[in-house]
Amino acid sequence: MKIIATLGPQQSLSWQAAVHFDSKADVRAYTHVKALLDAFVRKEVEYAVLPVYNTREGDKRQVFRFFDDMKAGYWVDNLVLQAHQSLGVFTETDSIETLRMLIGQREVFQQCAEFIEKYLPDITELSVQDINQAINEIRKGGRTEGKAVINSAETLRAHGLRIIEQDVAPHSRTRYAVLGHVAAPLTGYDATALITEPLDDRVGLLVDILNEFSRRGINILDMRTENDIKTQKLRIYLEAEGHIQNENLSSAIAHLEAKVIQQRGMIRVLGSFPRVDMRTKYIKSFGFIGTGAMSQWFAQRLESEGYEVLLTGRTTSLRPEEMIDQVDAVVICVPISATSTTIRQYGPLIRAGKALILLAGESEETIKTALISTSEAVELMLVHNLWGPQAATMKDKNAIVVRTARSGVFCSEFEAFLYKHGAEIIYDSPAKHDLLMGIGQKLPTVISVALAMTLNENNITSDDIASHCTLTSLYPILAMSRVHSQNSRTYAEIMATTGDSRKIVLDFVKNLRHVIQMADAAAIAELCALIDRNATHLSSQFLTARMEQAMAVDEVLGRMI
Ligand SMILES: NC(=O)C1=CN([C@@H]2O[C@H](COP(=O)(O)OP(=O)(O)OC[C@H]3O[C@@H](n4cnc5c(N)ncnc54)[C@H](O)[C@@H]3O)[C@@H](O)[C@H]2O)C=CC1
Ligand SMILES: O=C(O)C(=O)Cc1ccc(O)cc1
Repeated sequence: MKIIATLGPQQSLSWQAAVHFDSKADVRAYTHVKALLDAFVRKEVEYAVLPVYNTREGDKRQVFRFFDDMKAGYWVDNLVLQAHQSLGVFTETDSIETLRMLIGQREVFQQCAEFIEKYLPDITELSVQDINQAINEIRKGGRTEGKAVINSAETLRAHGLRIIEQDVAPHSRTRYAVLGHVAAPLTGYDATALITEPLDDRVGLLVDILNEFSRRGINILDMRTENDIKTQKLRIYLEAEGHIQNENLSSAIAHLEAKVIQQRGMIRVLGSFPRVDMRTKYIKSFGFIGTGAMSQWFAQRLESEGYEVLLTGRTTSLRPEEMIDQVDAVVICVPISATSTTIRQYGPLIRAGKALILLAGESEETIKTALISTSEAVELMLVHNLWGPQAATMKDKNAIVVRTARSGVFCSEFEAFLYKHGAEIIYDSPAKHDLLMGIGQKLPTVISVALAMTLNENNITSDDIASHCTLTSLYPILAMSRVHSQNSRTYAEIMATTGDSRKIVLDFVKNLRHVIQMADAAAIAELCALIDRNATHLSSQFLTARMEQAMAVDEVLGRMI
């Protein structure tokens, strides 16, 4: 039989956590952490279950000492238990006003601090290790008036106490670490905990450590620092997303030791385990319609956030209409020109209380179609990510979010996912998105394609381009090259967008004709005046900043032409 060591007494929250972990195991209750960990290290028990964090108390003070005493083994799993603390009295007559003494465990007092400060500010607190023993002794002593016990309602009832207040510390959840002798395998939704030895002072050490994770797009779930009792040097506890078997994480840790801390043996990996979510999540599953490059890109990242993801398309065996009933949020991610038809086809099948998220490069028409094709109780939002499927991360990349009056908690959760991974979120109205994507995407794509056509018609070779390119003309050449070296369908779809992006291209054509006329007429003074008027509109502030950037680009690219 599996033996699990935990903190007693029987029925304590730790004991319940151990039973949760394995209800068939032999759970042994220890009074002190030290004795428990000694038994674990001597392999007298297979697992140890210990509280490490409470949402109201914060970190359990001894967390660093825990791990110092854990001389062998791994942190392999976690449990999160809700603690419902109630207030019980011994007599029929006592009420909140008549109480003089409160009996409870130290950590329970900490969890209930807010309630005690508000309703029992002058009460005497008696902190006990074993609540069962304490209740029995008070009963035996016979002086029960004015005394109350804080503990779970079950324990209070089991002792025949009368509950006068329920759930005095709402949202109190405790996280328990499960320690084992064999490292936990990779699940794809993991986290890794590590602690450092006391570190020597070094300017920027903390920033450099954090930067190493940020640079690799690794999210940090928890970080605490403490001064080592004896040396008063800094110690760091850190929990990051990923498994130690993931190359990205293991090389980050190796780099930290070798290049940042520059001393061997300063980082101890406590273990990797399935990630625990102390944060509230509403969405369990996403279902994609469209199995293309962007769907796969998002699906992979949502899966590593712990979401269940179903991908459906025109040829998948799971049909979109079957999938829609199985998920919380439907994501439509098909070519822009197919988006409205897809919304009309599947939108009506989405039930109230769910969400429709459009991942598309066109906003006004698609949102209008979605608003009329779905129930009013379906959440709705559009996201246009301004990066392609070849991007490694979304860190510092722009994501346009078009919320609607029907964007609720599900939509916010998807937005939080973008934010978490470092995307720069920009909020637009549907029309503003389309107008500005005319400038940001449609027009430069149209120009790039027309430029390549012109090179072709005039038999201009790549060597001719290179030998006659100036620092200024390099930019349209680069844009043209980007457009012509990626998926042609993506750019064809961008050029075919409707809405206000069309106005931008049409105005451009009108202005192009006008400029050509002035140029053909050699109207130098008028052309100069036009450039000056444009510069005033662009503003000297904008121009100075962009010119500075351009000169930085010159530094790199100038050498290549
Ligand atoms: N590829 C990119 O660089 C970016 C794409 N996007 C947006 O992502 C969305 C999807 O684009 P990608 O994944 O790149 O396209 P893709 O061409 O890689 O995939 C599109 C998917 O839709 C399916 N599909 C094609 N025609 C369809 C139709 N008539 N009905 C139903 N399904 C159809 C295809 O079979 C494929 O599974 C677009 O709205 C685009 O604006 C956004 C940012 C960047
Ligand atoms: O055009 C680019 O350079 C890209 O980075 C890819 C891209 C393609 C389509 C979009 O809707 C948004 C971005």
